Amino acid sequence: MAMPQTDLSLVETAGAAPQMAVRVRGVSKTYGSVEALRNLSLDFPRGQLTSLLGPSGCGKTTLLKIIAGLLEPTAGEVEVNGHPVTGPGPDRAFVFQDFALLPWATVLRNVAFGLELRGVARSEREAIAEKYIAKVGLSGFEKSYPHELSGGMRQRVGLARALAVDAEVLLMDEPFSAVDEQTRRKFQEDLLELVAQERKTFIFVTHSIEEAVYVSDQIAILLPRPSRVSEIIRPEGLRTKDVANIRRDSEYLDIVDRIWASLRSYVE
Ligand SMILES: Nc1ncnc2c1ncn2[C@@H]1O[C@H](COP(=O)(O)OP(=O)(O)OP(=O)(O)O)[C@@H](O)[C@H]1O
Repeated sequence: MAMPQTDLSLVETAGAAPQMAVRVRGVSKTYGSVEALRNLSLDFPRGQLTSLLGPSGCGKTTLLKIIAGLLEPTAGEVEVNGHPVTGPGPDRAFVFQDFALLPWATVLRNVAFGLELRGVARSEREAIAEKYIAKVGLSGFEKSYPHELSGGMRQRVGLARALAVDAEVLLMDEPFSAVDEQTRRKFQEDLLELVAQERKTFIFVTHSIEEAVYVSDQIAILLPRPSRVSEIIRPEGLRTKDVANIRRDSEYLDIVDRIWASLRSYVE
């Protein structure tokens, strides 16, 4: 299940098409005197969900922003489908922690907004937006404004917007951190369904060990000082199980325990 960072045999043998949607190679990032990432390499298999899990401040958001092209690494490079990242691009969409919705626009306009920026005609972009509004469970709220929605619903609007632009890589920065536990569990179930249906590459930052084990095909554990990938875990057996039973599955419980054993010494 666990494998050294350089052993990609499990994912490279799966087929002839390029298996890695995103490759991060030797990336370092320093902010002034703060070394956020040092020589970090990590591959993200196409069509799968990879979680970045680690203690606060270990550089998860920094790595996500570098992949998004919002932040330049101090050293190293990121490739998306074999092309070096030099800035933001239509192949990647960011679902922000703090929603980043337009407060003056309806749900429909918010979801269609990325398409509007790309010059897609109104009728076409609204039809696409409707489809994804339904997919994230918000049908009937098209005409609502963000302040009329709960935090969880706003989060779904952000997700629908990212899906509507049809980016191949979805970057999610703790998307469920601001919602209550029940809503979070429902989101996690929905996310598993989306990963299966949409065949996109999801890169998912979370603080929660349980959440990472529940939703991920691959979990990269990041440790600080210096920031690095310490371990890659693939909970493969869980992905074929009924979502209703995962949380009491012995493989799930074992992986959660193992990750906690790795991380506990870093929690102050
Ligand atoms: N703009 C910035 N200027 C200076 N230091 C920064 C900046 N952004 C992040 N850092 C520092 O870089 C390190 C990594 O930060 P980052 O936000 O990537 O970590 P994280 O793992 O996402 O944290 P958290 O889980 O708390 O969100 C931290 O020590 C942080 O203080």
